[in-house]
Amino acid sequence: MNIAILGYGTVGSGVALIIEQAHTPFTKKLHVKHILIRKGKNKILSTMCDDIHTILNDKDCDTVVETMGGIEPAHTYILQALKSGKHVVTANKAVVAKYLQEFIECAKENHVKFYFEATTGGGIPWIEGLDKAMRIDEIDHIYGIFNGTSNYILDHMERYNADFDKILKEAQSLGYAEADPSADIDGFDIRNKLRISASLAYAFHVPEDFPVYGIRTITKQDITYFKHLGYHIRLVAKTKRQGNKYGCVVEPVLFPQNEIESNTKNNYNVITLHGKTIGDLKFYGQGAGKLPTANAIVQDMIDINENTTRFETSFTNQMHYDKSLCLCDYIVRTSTKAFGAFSDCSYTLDTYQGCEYLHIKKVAVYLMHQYMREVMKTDPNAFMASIFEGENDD
Ligand SMILES: NC(=O)C1=CN([C@@H]2O[C@H](COP(=O)(O)OP(=O)(O)OC[C@H]3O[C@@H](n4cnc5c(N)ncnc54)[C@H](OP(=O)(O)O)[C@@H]3O)[C@@H](O)[C@H]2O)C=CC1
Ligand SMILES: N[C@@H](CC=O)C(=O)O
Repeated sequence: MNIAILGYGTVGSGVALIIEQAHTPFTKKLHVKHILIRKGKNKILSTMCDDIHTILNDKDCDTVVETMGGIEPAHTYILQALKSGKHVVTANKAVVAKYLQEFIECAKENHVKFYFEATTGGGIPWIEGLDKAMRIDEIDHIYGIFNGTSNYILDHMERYNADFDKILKEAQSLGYAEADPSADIDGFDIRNKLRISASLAYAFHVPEDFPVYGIRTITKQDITYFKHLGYHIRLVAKTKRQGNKYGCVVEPVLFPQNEIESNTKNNYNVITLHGKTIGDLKFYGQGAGKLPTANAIVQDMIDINENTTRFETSFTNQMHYDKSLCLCDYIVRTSTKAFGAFSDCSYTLDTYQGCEYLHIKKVAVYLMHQYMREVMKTDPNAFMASIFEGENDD
């Protein structure tokens, strides 16, 4: 298999490194022929070029690996590669979340493969696991820690009392964070991953307009308070389905000590699906980083090269977003002057080291996010987290 890598950053260079260093019967068949870099950049390797047409016009190059990130030109290059009869493998969740259906349909029309395991859960074979689960079960529930950077931050704040900004810089230097790390902190990266997962599970391209709340305003004191209550906090994406109705949300969630999520450390992710016959099934591993992500890309290429059969997604369902489907208990830290936003809710008040925390009983997730948008106008440092609802199977 002759490969072109578009974008030679953290992940792209990891792909080249694995192919160069892993001498298995499978990796030996992979050969990096081109590496696309930006115009004007130094071509330090003989394989480097700065014109996509060098790759598109090369009939001997059969697979394109897209690791540039962003929407354009990634979207255009992926379509051009598929239409030129090349398989495409990508780690770019932003572009896949937006154009998943178009890419899959274009690949089918051109009799090539479009694989994107690395987009969701880094090195975890999650997409493959989800596809496999769907051969038997309808998936009615997915939730998980899908972002390595936010997990690294929360875990290090919990275990080492680390400063948010300092630990974010560390996550960036380890190659975990997005080019703009606000995607990791504000929940947009995890939203993309949930969109991809839910779209596959529901055979329907899920739009992005569901509630998203990140971890930007969490404080060390919040973490101490949650610990005092017996909880660990994680940034979570979840989706639930009932018939042709579904709900999706991204928000910080409080897990009791004994849950796997509470013990998911550093850049690790854990993703759970629920199906009727399999029950809860968990996928655990490094969710970000050069080699784990590159590993997922190389696995995709091996599957293409070895002609391994995969589940074929088609977007045949008509699903409807039901904003009332998800209900949760919440804990909110805000100032007294913002309490009015919750006047329709049933809540109790707790004070901890001078901060006021509202414990809010069963409220629709979309309403809670609406209330918080109001609260943040007067108290931009407020924070909220929902409380884990428990496993599906007792
Ligand atoms: N890092 C991780 O752990 C993971 C990343 N991903 C995804 O993988 C993708 C790559 O991420 P990552 O490697 O971390 O990012 P990097 O920023 O490290 O790498 C991207 C590379 O692509 C280059 N590039 C961008 N645009 C172009 C272009 N138009 N032409 C040629 N080269 C270009 C960049 O060059 P320059 O530096 O000059 O901008 C850079 O070298 C992203 O979509 C990311 O979301 C997915 C899972 C995990
Ligand atoms: N920035 C992402 C990278 C992997 O998808 C993350 O931290 O999870």
